Amino acid sequence: MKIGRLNHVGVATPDVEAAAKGYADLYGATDATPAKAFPKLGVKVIFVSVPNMQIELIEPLGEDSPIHKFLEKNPKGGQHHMCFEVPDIIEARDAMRARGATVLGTGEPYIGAHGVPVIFVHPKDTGGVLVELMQEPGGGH
Ligand SMILES: CC[C@@H](C(=O)O)C(=O)SCCNC(=O)CCNC(=O)[C@H](O)C(C)(C)COP(=O)(O)OP(=O)(O)OC[C@H]1O[C@@H](n2cnc3c(N)ncnc32)[C@H](O)[C@@H]1OP(=O)(O)O
Ligand SMILES: [Co+2]
Repeated sequence: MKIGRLNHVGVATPDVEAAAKGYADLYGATDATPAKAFPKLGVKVIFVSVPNMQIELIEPLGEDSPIHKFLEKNPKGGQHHMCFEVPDIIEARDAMRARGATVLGTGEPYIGAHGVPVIFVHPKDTGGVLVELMQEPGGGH
């Protein structure tokens, strides 16, 4: 298993609308998606597109959100994760484990913001950077 293209960089922020306005005003990134809540994942998200990938602006929904704790440590927000595409998420999950990485949670992939299955790999395995692996659209067996 080899990772594919960078799909998005996740950026935690206390206010996704304000963050999207910042990317529009400062960098001319005016094609932000409408904010969408994912209650089961504990996040509200806006995507801002750049030519070769997306920036995923993430705001916590509730105190159980994985973003809540991150913002307690980084109140103004910050870079939260990188997401790479993989052809098959189960194959990727099993390869991560076989190579000694820590797949977060139960390891059971769940549907992410792009409507395809995702898993997360612990930041300690990649120099302190949280990695999301996402099955490429149309991928899987
Ligand atoms: C919209 C859906 C989806 C998509 O489709 O794109 C998303 O992207 S949702 C994004 C939010 N979801 C997740 O992050 C899920 C996976 N995350 C987790 O399971 C946890 O957040 C975590 C990474 C395991 C951390 O949780 P926890 O152990 O409870 O937090 P601590 O604060 O105790 O941290 C332990 C340790 O890890 C460091 N840490 C925490 N978060 C990050 C991070 N984003 N990047 C780098 N390092 C991180 C934290 O600093 C602690 O380090 P030490 O102090 O050195 O122990
Ligand atoms: Co993500």
